[in-house]
Amino acid sequence: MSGSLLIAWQLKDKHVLVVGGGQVASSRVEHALAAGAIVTVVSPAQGLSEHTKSLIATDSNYNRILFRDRTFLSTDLDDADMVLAAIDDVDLSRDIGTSCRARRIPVNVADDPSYCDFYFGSQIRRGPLQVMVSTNGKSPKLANIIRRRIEDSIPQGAGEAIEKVGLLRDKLRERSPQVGGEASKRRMKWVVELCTSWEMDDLAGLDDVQIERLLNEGWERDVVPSRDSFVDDDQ
Ligand SMILES: C[C@@]1(CC(=O)O)C2=NC(=C\c3[nH]c(c(CCC(=O)O)c3CC(=O)O)Cc3[nH]c(c(CC(=O)O)c3CCC(=O)O)/C=C3\N/C(=C\2)[C@@H](CCC(=O)O)[C@]3(C)CC(=O)O)/[C@H]1CCC(=O)O
Ligand SMILES: NC(=O)c1ccc[n+]([C@@H]2O[C@H](COP(=O)([O-])OP(=O)(O)OC[C@H]3O[C@@H](n4cnc5c(N)ncnc54)[C@H](O)[C@@H]3O)[C@@H](O)[C@H]2O)c1
Repeated sequence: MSGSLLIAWQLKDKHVLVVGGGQVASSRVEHALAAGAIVTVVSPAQGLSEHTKSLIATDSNYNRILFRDRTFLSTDLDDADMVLAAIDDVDLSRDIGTSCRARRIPVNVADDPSYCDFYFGSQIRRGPLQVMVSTNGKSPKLANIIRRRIEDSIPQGAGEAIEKVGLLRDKLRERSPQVGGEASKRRMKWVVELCTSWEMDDLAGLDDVQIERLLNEGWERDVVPSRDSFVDDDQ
């Protein structure tokens, strides 16, 4: 049995076409917007769910959603980098899937997995942290139940800790910009040691001044201070 390739697809400023405006489409729109995409929604206005309507209304100042009040036309595919079909018409759904494949546009067809190039999954988001559970089409409801259990086991400060370590890594690269070789090895070793020796909540609590201090007193001297000694010095 083979599974899927789970990857973090970068959609920033790419064009995502959502065909349909019902409940399933609204969740597709939210996922695409959260990934920074520019979204076109094609659906007759009378078929929009309340959630889709509110996403379109909320976007009016941001210009990230273009709403086309009509049924699907094949020309809608012209500038699409990705297509998400979520309509209650399985024949048209499959036609859209077939056209996308002919044009090599990645496509998800909500009502027929065999026409999907990729599936959605049950997701957790905490700031930059995303966790996705997939059952590869076998049982979406069980994916949802398993996701909830995983959710409970993620430390409270995880999202914030990731933000802070991301900031620290950016600043580290400014000080040590080389790619590859000994510089990379030294950088990676230092970051790994910091992430493994500090508690997640302590990383989450780092402020800008402390991040600079960590780099000055830790990175520049090639040591990772313990959290306790670092805080003691602060007082
Ligand atoms: C994870 C999630 C993400 C999302 O959609 O955002 C998602 N489905 C979710 C919920 C859900 N979907 C359905 C139910 C009713 C109960 C049930 O059937 O289980 C529930 C539960 C509910 O509503 O509570 C019905 C359903 N789903 C598909 C079909 C078509 C078919 O199977 O033929 C049918 C109609 C079947 C029929 O007619 O009987 C197909 C797909 N649904 C997938 C994803 C992909 C596989 C994911 C995987 O296996 O991991 C895949 C293949 C394609 C895709 O959608 O990309 C989201 C949970 C989000 C969350 O809550 O966390
Ligand atoms: N993949 C999943 O997780 C999942 C979950 C539940 C249901 N489904 C399936 O996904 C499909 C959509 O579900 P829903 O609950 O959002 O349905 P819905 O009935 O709420 O919405 C259907 C939408 O399709 C639009 N539409 C219909 N024909 C169109 C056309 N020719 N061009 C453009 N838009 C058109 C309607 O205006 C409406 O907005 C259904 O087939 C459903 O069985 C999939």
